[in-house]
Amino acid sequence: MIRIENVSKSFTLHNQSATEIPVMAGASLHVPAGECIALVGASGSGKSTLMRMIYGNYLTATGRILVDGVDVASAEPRDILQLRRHTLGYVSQFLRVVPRVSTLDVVAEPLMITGRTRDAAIAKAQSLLERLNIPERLWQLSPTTFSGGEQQRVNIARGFAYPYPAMLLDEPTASLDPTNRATVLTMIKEAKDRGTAIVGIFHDHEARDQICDRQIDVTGFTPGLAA
Ligand SMILES: Nc1ncnc2c1ncn2[C@@H]1O[C@H](COP(=O)(O)OP(=O)(O)OP(=O)(O)O)[C@@H](O)[C@H]1O
Repeated sequence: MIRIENVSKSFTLHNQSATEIPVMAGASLHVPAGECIALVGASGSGKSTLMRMIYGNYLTATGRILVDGVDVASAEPRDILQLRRHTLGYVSQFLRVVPRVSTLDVVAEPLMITGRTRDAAIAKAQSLLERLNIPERLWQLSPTTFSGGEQQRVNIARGFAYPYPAMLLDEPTASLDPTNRATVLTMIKEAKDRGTAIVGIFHDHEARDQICDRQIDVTGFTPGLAA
């Protein structure tokens, strides 16, 4: 479902005499349907950079990043947007809050833009918010003023509303209390069971060991460090 072939990347520091910093070389990995892999490696080894390349936020210098057959490294922006709607979900650490949009609508949106009726999308959003212990009195409010942990749970509800075949998870259990953390781990397990291929960064090692089938040490893709 997610296949990375010989990917490399460097950053150009335009404000520093266009200095080129190579950050990745020869990155290759395959995540079949139903498998969860954890990206590991020291701080600065390139875990977030690889995730952003898979999502199409960062350009890739060489190689291919295939998600359900679409090469994100060379796809047109409109094809990447289509992929993000129907195939590739991304739960980042932080909710990007749109002012004045209710929590229910924030969570229901991925379902509405993929053709579910509003009633069906809202019903699913309600069940997710309930499951993640967001009090009902908050559902009609914008999550702008919510606590960090509440925002993260809204973000997770939104990320899991649509059954994406592939997902990227960036520290999905950071700042959660034990009860909600357990719920999120169950949700990840359910996604795997229905065949979702998952790539994640988990600084929560217990969660990582519980949920991931394999670890990929990104240090192996760091230029100059790779064996
Ligand atoms: N936008 C950018 N411009 C220039 N350099 C960048 C940029 N983003 C990342 N880098 C560099 O790329 C390297 C990899 O960074 P990245 O954030 O992917 O590491 P990481 O493994 O996710 O680290 P951490 O565990 O600390 O989050 C670092 O040396 C970083 O300085």
